[in-house]
Amino acid sequence: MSKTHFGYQSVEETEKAGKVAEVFHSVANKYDVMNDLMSFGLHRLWKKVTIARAQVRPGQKVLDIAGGTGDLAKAFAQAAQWGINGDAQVWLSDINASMLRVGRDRLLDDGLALPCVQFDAEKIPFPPNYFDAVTVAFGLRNMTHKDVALTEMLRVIKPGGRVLVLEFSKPDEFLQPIYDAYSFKILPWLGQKIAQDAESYRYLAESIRMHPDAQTLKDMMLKVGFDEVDTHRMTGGIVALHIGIKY
Ligand SMILES: C[S@@+](CC[C@H](N)C(=O)[O-])C[C@H]1O[C@@H](n2cnc3c(N)ncnc32)[C@H](O)[C@@H]1O
Repeated sequence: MSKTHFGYQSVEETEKAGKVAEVFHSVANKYDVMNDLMSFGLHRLWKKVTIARAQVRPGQKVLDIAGGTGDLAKAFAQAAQWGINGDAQVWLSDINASMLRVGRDRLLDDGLALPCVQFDAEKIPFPPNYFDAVTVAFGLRNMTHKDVALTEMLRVIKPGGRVLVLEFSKPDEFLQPIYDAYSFKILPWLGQKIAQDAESYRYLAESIRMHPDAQTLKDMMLKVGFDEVDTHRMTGGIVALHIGIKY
């Protein structure tokens, strides 16, 4: 059997999705407050850049993968004029029912009854060439076979469409010591205080370290068949946005 990583642990490939699911079932209810606290609100800025670069226009079709509590889907509903323009479609999706439930309820509170669909990004239940834009924010690093998930995202965008991958990355050298201290000491402590779950936030820090750096991810996207990939490192490389284009 093939092995993969779950944070710093080596696990059977078949075990990883279940372990990731436990993390997100556990944190779903405190996910949004923890996101704001952990990133000092910066995740909102990183998502704003992603939303702007998605260039969604009225009437377009958009899929947010690993969409969790729905930040991106909500913004895309406005950009696509969902509910006003009859052609617009905005789908919130996630593999995890607890995250999707929190996302669906948040959207409903904002008056947005968007379609919410539960699936694994390694098997996207949509036909080829369907979406104008597909996004995945802070989700790719949790996937067992990243190349398979990226191939699926490429398959479902139209020619001329784009896949936007927002993910933690490798920060500049000078930030590394403070970033390490913050991730391995403060994050688990905050996780324990707010979500009564230090372990899930230790996994977060470890999974970030195991994720490919910006150049490696770009190479992976080109290898699975994207015709062009633009990379934007943000906040000293703490996160990177990759935009893959299909001609
Ligand atoms: C850190 S959250 C990100 C949520 C949201 N996109 C955001 O930026 O706030 C990661 C999400 O990825 C989802 N996920 C993990 N593995 C997945 C997979 N194989 N397919 C789809 N979603 C997955 C998790 O359930 C979780 O909701």
